[in-house]
Amino acid sequence: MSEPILDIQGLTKIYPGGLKALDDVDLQIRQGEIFALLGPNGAGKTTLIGAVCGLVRPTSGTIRAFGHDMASDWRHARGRIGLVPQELATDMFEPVYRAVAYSRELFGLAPDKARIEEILRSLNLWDKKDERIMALSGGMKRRLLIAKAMAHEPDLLFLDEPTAGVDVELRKGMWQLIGAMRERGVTVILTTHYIEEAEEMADRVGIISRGRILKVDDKASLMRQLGRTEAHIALANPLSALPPAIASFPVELEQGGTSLCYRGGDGTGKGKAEVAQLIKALVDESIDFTGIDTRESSLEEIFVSLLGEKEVAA
Ligand SMILES: Nc1ncnc2c1ncn2[C@@H]1O[C@H](COP(=O)(O)OP(=O)(O)OP(=O)(O)O)[C@@H](O)[C@H]1O
Repeated sequence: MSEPILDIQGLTKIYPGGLKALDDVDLQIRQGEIFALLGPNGAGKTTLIGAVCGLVRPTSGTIRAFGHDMASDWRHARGRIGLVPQELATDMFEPVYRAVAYSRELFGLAPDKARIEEILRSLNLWDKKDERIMALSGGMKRRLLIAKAMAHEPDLLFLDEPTAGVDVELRKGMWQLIGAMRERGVTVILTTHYIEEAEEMADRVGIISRGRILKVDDKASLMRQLGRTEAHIALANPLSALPPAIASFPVELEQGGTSLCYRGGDGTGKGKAEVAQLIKALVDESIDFTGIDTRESSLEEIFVSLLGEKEVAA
């Protein structure tokens, strides 16, 4: 594997007052990936992003970005990093175009009208370019945050809960946008409470809770290790015992013998194939059924089982 674009080792942050928001975090981010940092409220996601972006001073540990140590050589790397914060901290009277152009200039880049126009158009904000920020809708303000973070053409983009509190339509739009950034070669790290978002977007997922990274893995591999298929087959006539041809499957009779429940597979599709075989076996045995309900376990169940407690934010 080539050198990671971001290499975090032993990162700990203890806030004044003694709260340990990050506890010995190791994390390596690969060039070009979309990495989702998934965790409940207060897990330390924003603190982690803040530490990389120079907003939070680590208590201990090292952060290297693009091969530069962020403690001693911050300037080199900071210009290549973009941050989309959770909330706008900007002059609400400022017009949209000016706000984005200013974000670029802050990083010492020459003004580039064509580039700013391209960014605003890609975010559907071009026709709002002369509006004051205060006149934008919530969704537009979110897109403006992204425009501001893109203005200096970062190679590594942090999105801190990009879709928290936005409606389904807009969330899908955001996902498309993030996908488009990846196509341009931008490495994206996003934090989210939404398992669905990690499932939809990410190449890899890191699960964080109480300042500790519990697991980092390819999304597909997470599903393979922990995913399961569950199928409930409603039987036309109750069975008192499993016929031998059926008993070889990982099945149980439930609800007084009226429901045959399959639990198996490993998240690779093996479960679905086995359910198909089970159905054929039922037909061969002339066991009639009236309905089949199949589902794959979601990242949500994996998440909950890893946390081992019900602290997952809604
Ligand atoms: N400036 C600060 N001073 C003291 N404690 C802080 C400060 N900022 C954050 N914390 C605490 O550190 C912990 C981690 O907070 P952080 O904002 O990093 O979590 P998060 O995972 O981003 O949460 P959320 O999903 O709610 O945004 C929390 O307990 C929070 O209260």
